[in-house]
Amino acid sequence: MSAPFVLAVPSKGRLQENAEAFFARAGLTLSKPGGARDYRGTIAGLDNVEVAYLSASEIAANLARGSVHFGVTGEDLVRESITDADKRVLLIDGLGFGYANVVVAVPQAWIDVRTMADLDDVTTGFRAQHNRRMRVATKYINLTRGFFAQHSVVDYRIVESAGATEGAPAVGTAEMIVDITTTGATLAANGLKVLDDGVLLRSQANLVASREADWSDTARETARVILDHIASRARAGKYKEVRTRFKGCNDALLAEAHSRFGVVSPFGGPTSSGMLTLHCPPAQIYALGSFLRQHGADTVSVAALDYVFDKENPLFSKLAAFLPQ
Ligand SMILES: Nc1ncnc2c1ncn2[C@@H]1O[C@H](COP(=O)(O)OP(=O)(O)OP(=O)(O)O)[C@@H](O)[C@H]1O
Ligand SMILES: O=P(O)(O)OC[C@H]1O[C@H](OP(=O)(O)OP(=O)(O)O)[C@H](O)[C@@H]1O
Ligand SMILES: [Mg+2]
Repeated sequence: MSAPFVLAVPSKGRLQENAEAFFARAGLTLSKPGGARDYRGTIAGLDNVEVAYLSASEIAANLARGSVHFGVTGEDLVRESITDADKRVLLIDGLGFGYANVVVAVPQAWIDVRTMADLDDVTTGFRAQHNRRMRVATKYINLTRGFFAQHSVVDYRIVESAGATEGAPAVGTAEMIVDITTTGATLAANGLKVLDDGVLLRSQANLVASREADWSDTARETARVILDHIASRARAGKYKEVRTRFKGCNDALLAEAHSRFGVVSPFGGPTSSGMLTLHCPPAQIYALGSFLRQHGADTVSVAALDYVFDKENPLFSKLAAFLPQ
């Protein structure tokens, strides 16, 4: 038996349900043979895969260490907790959930402070006046240091905060914060505002690969199969299938459909009997249907696609280029 391929999936919180639903849509069914409280799982049909249920922050740490091959976690955690992240892990793809921004927020009462340049002025003034530095409460220590340095803000001090960060200015343990926000409700409830140029990172859940993991040939093959599922689902989601049959259909018409509606013809031009199958972006479906009817089609049918398997798998190509040879 070769060592298992380990896929780490969030065990709780807002990312958990979305991650499971994401794999299910790609045709990968995760299950916990030991019951809901088991932290090890399997994927139906992929015998050498072990699913490790961990918290989003532990997943980032395990990816850095190479103790899991793939993991689903927030880009914020990857960028914060992994030094030289781009060398050690690969963000294979954004998964379309877990959207949140890491932001610099200050009290709304600071009406003259709108930008990082304004913040530079007030932090310098504060230090000169009070002989101490302004405090920033955050758990994003590395992201904060990098971003403040980019904006040449130097007169500040970080106060590490593990939770309830938005409350820090009101209770007097910091003057401002760097934290994650989605709706902005927590910031507003705490009388804070985001600086106009104060977004450090636009984050979402990502499928991430670890460079340090044990990439045996079997592990690479398993990765290819997993990414094949995901890529075929992603490709299917970008298009609807359009079918029609009519006489006047020719290459010129196809070329026009391609340039006007972003249509692709995966199976080539019309068959000898004039049947034509196209893939069309959902937003252009009605326009394409009208165009085809104007050119002689009587009927145009449109159907959703579940999977589109292509010879090329862009996700696996990206991974193969990243892993050691
Ligand atoms: N509104 C949001 N607030 C916080 N995190 C969010 C939000 N939306 C998406 N996320 C993502 O979820 C991640 C946090 O997930 P969660 O709180 O479930 O796990 P965790 O931080 O590892 O757990 P714990 O806080 O118990 O250590 C964030 O790092 C971010 O990537
Ligand atoms: O902009 P909003 O939509 O208001 O969301 C942002 C808040 O949500 C998260 O806290 P959560 O309640 O998940 O607790 P946690 O800090 O323990 O993760 C995050 O830490 C923010 O405080
Ligand atoms: Mg959390």
